[in-house]
Amino acid sequence: QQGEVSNTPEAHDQSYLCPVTVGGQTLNLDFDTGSADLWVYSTLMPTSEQRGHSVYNPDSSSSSNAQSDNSWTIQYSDGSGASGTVYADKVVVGSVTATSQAVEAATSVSSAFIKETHNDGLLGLAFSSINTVQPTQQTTFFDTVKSTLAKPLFTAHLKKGAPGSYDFGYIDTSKYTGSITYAHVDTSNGLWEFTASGYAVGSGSTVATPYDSIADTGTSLLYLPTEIVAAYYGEVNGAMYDSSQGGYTVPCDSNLPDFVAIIGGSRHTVPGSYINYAPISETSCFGGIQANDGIGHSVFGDVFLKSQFVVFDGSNSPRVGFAKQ
Ligand SMILES: O[C@H]1CN[C@@H](c2nc(-c3ccc(C(F)(F)F)cc3)no2)C1
Repeated sequence: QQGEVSNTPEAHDQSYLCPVTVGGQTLNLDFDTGSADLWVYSTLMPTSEQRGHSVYNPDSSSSSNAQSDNSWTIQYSDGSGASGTVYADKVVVGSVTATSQAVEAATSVSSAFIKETHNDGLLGLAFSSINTVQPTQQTTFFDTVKSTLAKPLFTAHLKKGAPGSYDFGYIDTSKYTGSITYAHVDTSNGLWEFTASGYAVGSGSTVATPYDSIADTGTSLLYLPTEIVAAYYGEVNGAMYDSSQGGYTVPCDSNLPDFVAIIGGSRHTVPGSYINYAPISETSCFGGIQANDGIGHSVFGDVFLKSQFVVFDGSNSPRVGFAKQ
């Protein structure tokens, strides 16, 4: 099988949500290549916490089966999280169907989620080795359907301020220009982890330096090593590290330089305009590139990914591919 599902950006492209049917009920989920749990808002949550969201009601699904011995709890890198119990149910993404997918029904979600009223849960697309269900670890939607897909891969086509798509099982050559360059993926941390080999700022010369990175659709910004971030904002008049904002800010009227990442031996360019992320005040804007301090690797989040067509190849030799949109 193969199929395509649309994604729609939230404000500032902070996240991208996709319609998914779970037991015949449609919810809008945040597809996250940085985690491996498919969890949903549910009728098991306090009614007040359900308000404003679409929720999964396992009792009204004719295909749900409770996995009563299993539970889950997940923490995201921003400190938000959720926890709950587990059902097996039919999950459909585009036209791709998992007849029996672990659906992690939330009984509790952190406050940060409650106010994201368009977000009804997450669909993890990292490797199943980091799924949090205990005592019996479960597979991601991609791993559940992988053997039934025409090709064992999915692609991400995120756009700046406009709907895009995720495709499962095939590469749509109309969604990119030029060629796709691939980088080997190290799956030992359960992530789409690869090594970028250099960078350039604007029309500056390429700096060859390897940096361990992940492709993470669930992260909004581009997090890079501190020396690369300093080199970037060193080219921006009025850029500053503002500890009260927790990162670099730029004057909103800046003409920002492009950022080029060298991956798979090719140049992959983020337009400077993508790096003016969101207004903080009348004149100050938050930078889309920030330091990866404390994360342990660089994170190629949506600020970068929305400039590329990205292939997540789950074959026996996993790899990530990037092409210009
Ligand atoms: O953990 C890493 C795995 N991928 C990144 C990720 N972070 C979230 C997230 C989504 C929504 C929210 C909230 F709604 F604002 F609460 C918070 C975090 N989703 O993927 C980071």
